[in-house]
Amino acid sequence: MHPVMQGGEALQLPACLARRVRAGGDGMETQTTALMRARGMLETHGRFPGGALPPDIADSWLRSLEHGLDPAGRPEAMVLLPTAFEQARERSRDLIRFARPELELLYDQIAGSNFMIALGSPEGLVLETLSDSQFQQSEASRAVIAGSIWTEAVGGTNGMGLCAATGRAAQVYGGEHFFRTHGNIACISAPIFDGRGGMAGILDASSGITVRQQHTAALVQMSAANIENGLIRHRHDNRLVLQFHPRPEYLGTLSSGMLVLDEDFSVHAINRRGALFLTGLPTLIGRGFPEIFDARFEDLACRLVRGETLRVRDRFGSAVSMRCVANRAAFALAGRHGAAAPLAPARSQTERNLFKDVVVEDPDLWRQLAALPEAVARRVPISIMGETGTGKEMVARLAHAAAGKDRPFVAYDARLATEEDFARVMFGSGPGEPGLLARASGGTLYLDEVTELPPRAQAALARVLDTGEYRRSGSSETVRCDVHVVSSSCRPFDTAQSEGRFRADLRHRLAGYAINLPPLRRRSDIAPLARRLIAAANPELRLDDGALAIIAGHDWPGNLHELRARMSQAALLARGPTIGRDDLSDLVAARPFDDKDRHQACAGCSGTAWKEQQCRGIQLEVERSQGNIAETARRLGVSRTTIYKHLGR
Ligand SMILES: Nc1ncnc2c1ncn2[C@@H]1O[C@H](COP(=O)(O)OP(=O)(O)OP(=O)(O)O)[C@@H](O)[C@H]1O
Repeated sequence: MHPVMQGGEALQLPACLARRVRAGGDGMETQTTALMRARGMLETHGRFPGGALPPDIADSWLRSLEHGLDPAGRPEAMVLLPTAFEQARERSRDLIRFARPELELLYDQIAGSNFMIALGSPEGLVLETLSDSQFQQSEASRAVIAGSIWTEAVGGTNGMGLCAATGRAAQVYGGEHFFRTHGNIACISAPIFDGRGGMAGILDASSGITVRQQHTAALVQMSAANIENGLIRHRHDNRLVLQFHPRPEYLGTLSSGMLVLDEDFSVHAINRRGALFLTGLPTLIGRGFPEIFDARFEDLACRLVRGETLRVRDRFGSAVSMRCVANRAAFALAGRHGAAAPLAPARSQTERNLFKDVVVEDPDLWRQLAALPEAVARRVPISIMGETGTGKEMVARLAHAAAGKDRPFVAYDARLATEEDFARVMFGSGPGEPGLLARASGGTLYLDEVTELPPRAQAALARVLDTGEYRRSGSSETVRCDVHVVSSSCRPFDTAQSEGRFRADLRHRLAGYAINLPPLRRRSDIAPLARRLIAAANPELRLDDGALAIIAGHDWPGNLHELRARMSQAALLARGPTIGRDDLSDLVAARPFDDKDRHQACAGCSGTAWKEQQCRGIQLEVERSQGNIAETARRLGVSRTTIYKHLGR
């Protein structure tokens, strides 16, 4: 058994779950004399002089000694067996989902070479890694692999282990590592908090040992804070989430405080930034809103859920601007307060986007979305078509929110379905293992890429939608199905049907109110979208007309995913408050359409003009990056699987 820390408690990891492998490599280069002396004593006498090391490192060396590790020996690396690793990944599924784009962005930002980015669980288990080709050749890269355990008990003093043990950001350089063999590496780690006083994960950047890299440390902490904010929003879709900041223009950025409220308007969770703004008020979790702010939430609720930004004073008299994040709970409360549904047809240009996180200023798109609340109220199935990244899931969530009920939203990616397990996943296999239909009961079931369902699964789903009833696997009892179905597909339903891949009966049951999301290159509100995304990355920045012209001239095959990724990158590289044509020209390379005609659209996209155009655009990007799929996926802000799909692999 090996101890692994979890939430402050020692968790015993059964030895059978892990295999031991040897980690190798030697080196001990960049060190100060004091550190060298301390190391010498550590290795020869098993003790060292206090004061020679940063206090966190000295404490960690002591703990490593207590774990019985030998600093001059070779560390025994532990790697979870595949089943246990899969279980661990499953437990951190939403962390991985939110962290992945951040890992890729961080990878782009860390200049130079010979480095690796790793995402760890709160206990110090490596869940994902991303490394450049030079680092991949190193011993360290062979040791820091997905599934490896880097607690202090196993790896001695190291960035991830130290961060797991203390809950604080950690920097461990060369000889500060407990094991001599880790002397060639520099690790910079930052905790990702869960908003409730615990840790959700650890972000780590490791590289060959050079000088202390404060710039990298700042980037790692920023990325960790970004992941934390994304997780808090995602995990609390059914609770009110407030953003606040002393300066209104910072709302919605990385620097905003986030406060999650329970049903009685007491604090359920708060992000690190929010806790910093409210320093001085002890134990914020569980406190009532009026104990923190000079107002009752009930008196502000109506205006906040209508999308207004309010000025509120905290109990120390400092004023903050506050607004409510547009999520399921906000829509539900807006309904109870009799607020006009946020998507109801607008009376004026300014009234129309009450909820600030969603930009819909394109008149055609607006017309389609304006009828959404009506379709939801009548429980008409909703189908959403659009290229990757056009906002299909966002619209599905808006449809769900428009229902104004505190009920579940359950999403299912039909690309993952297999004939064998579809029935178990969808219908469940007993009271202890409810299927998706039971989990979504009373709420919304979102079927993403529904045309990709295997044939027998399509038949089973069509039957349920027809009869409104289903049976769990292995049971004869009939269960009534009470879900509002929203489906989406990149491939238009009629194309999928004419290819013989989509059953007509299922198509007709799902089509209902059909929304066609335009690709970004056809949207007339691309400029406000770009402005919103750049302001979200950094509110001090603006795009000038030259920059907007470049954006308008690009064909955006990755749509909003790509625009978001490019704007975040432009914000990080900005040399002043205004981003101009020159700043964007390298990031957003113009792509004349005829350049793409050399490429053949993949089988899945052939036959539909806009799908072909997007597909050829993606293939062209792959060519530009000389076949580097990871880089293309990063540039376009889409997953690697999407790229492979368009390459027909
Ligand atoms: N109208 C909008 N205003 C601002 N941001 C938006 C809008 N619509 C979508 N987004 C953002 O754009 C990104 C892509 O949206 P979403 O994931 O809903 O697209 P999708 O079509 O479901 O993508 P995929 O096909 O890859 O699953 C998300 O980050 C989403 O928050």
